[in-house]
Amino acid sequence: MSFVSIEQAGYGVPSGGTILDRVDWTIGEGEFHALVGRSGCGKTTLLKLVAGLLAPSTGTVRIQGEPVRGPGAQVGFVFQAPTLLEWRTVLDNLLLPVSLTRRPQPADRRKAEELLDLVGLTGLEGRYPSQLSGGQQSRVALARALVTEPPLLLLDEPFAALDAITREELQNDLLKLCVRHRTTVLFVTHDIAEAVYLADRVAVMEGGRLRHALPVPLARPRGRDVRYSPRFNALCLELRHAMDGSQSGVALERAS
Ligand SMILES: Nc1ncnc2c1ncn2[C@@H]1O[C@H](COP(=O)(O)OP(=O)(O)OP(=O)(O)O)[C@@H](O)[C@H]1O
Repeated sequence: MSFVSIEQAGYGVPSGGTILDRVDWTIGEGEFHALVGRSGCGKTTLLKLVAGLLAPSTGTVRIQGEPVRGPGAQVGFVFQAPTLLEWRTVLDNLLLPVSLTRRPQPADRRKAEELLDLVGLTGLEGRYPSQLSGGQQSRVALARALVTEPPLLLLDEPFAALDAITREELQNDLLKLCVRHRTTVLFVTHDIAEAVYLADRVAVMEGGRLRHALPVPLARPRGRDVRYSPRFNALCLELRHAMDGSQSGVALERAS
């Protein structure tokens, strides 16, 4: 059974505009899917339907077979600009998803510290967000999204506006964390290379419709040099062609 199943999902706004149009998409358990497309094509809106932050106007979104009726505990989010609570320390920010439902226990604290270690922030537990760099704040947001070990993670350009090296480090952190927890991921990005590096499958959205889905046949774990391999570059080029609608040398699988 698919972990996420999007069936003929549409979303319109009261003014009459169609933002999403009959989107069909399935994501298997533990799979990492990326969604690319030009600005304004509907990527964030689709993510919000899966998150339960918006209800589809038509069609259905299911998680583990159940229709999504609102934000659920099984979903973790990271959005473009990390939204950390300024008046709470890094550790308390990490424990926030836990403290919304119950008093954090020593085991939760250990878990949070382990995640901070994984994202390279050990020693900064007592700092406040304003005392962190943008990249460090993104790391905290990523660790926080995983503290309750949600089986599904939705990421909307979480590494936008970071320098290339920090971005690569965070991509590797993310892959490490997701493999460890066997997390199912839907990752929105503008960056074609980022999508190819991270995902098992990349979907291309255009004008509110899913146009193509491209499997990424690169071995895991991704080696450091994979980004410079001819295969990697060929996949990026193929996606680039899919995004601008020009002919691709390799047949793309239709998505919907
Ligand atoms: N509440 C709304 N009312 C009217 N139009 C909206 C609303 N929300 C989004 N839109 C429009 O829907 C379209 C898709 O928006 P969305 O944020 O999903 O795009 P996106 O692909 O994520 O864009 P970007 O890559 O720039 O973040 C845009 O044209 C946007 O202006």
